[in-house]
Amino acid sequence: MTAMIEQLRKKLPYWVEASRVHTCDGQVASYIPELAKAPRDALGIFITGQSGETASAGDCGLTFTMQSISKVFTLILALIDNGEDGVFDKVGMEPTGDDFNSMLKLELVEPGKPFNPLINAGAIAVSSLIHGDSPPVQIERILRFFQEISGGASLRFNDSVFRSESATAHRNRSLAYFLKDNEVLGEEIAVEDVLQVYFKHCAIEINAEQLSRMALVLAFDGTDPLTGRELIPRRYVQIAKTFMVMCGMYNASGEFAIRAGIPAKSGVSGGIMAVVPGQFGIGVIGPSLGSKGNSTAGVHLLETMSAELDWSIM
Ligand SMILES: NC(=O)CC[C@H](N)C(=O)O
Repeated sequence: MTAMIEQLRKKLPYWVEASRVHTCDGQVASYIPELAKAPRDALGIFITGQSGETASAGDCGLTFTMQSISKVFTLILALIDNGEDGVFDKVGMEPTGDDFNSMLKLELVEPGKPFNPLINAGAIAVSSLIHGDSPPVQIERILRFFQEISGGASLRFNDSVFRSESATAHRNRSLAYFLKDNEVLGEEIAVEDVLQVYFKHCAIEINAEQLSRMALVLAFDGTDPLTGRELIPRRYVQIAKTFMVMCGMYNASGEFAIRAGIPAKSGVSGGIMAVVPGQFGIGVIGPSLGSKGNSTAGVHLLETMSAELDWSIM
């Protein structure tokens, strides 16, 4: 493992610069106005290994909001709170092949039940399952859980991004009302309350190092290898990693599975969390996104590294 980290430290700066050119192939997300302020040409990566050894390169000091990456951990918390049956009663287990905010299949198949917990409709349904009497309590629990997984980092919400999304989220609002109409959101649940929880966890601010620590816990089946503490039951990590492989990169997940072959989850802020099982947790940030909503340079970087280092789990 030490030899591997040495090799990574040596090569990472070259790989990052070779991938950085691909920031030109995309655009920074602007449908959440606040996200448009991110630097288009940035690319950074942070890797953490089993004994806390690290390697990093590029703009890894950048902070960004988790956006869809947070959905992996709200799913896990919902599983801890409700068990598998409780969660899969409300959300399915299949990839969609559609855009992450698509309405299409919501009406076509099993009315209202979202296909999986990583598309927006599914993640909104999952947000409603987080235990707590009110949105502030649910939000606080989510933040504390994320902090624990990230090795005790003091994470916070980016309020500007939260407000920016909340003010413009017409599509997510319509998805949520659709879920309400189809009773995926129960009678006692107010749509605006669920959306508040959802927008808040999307707006948790993080950096590549903290993200790599969260990924590391997934890489070691739910146990933080640096403290030896079991933070997530192994079964729930298995479920989360399976969804990451199937639909973590939206409707480019098949291509990423073929080219990189590791569980990963992207967000529209340009972050990617990647897991090399039994080896590394990885955090990447590259705000320029391709047409399917993934960091163009970040994807190129992970695909390059996986090919070079034979990381594919397939
Ligand atoms: N793909 C994403 O990262 C989407 C998350 C974002 N908050 C949204 O709902 O649109």
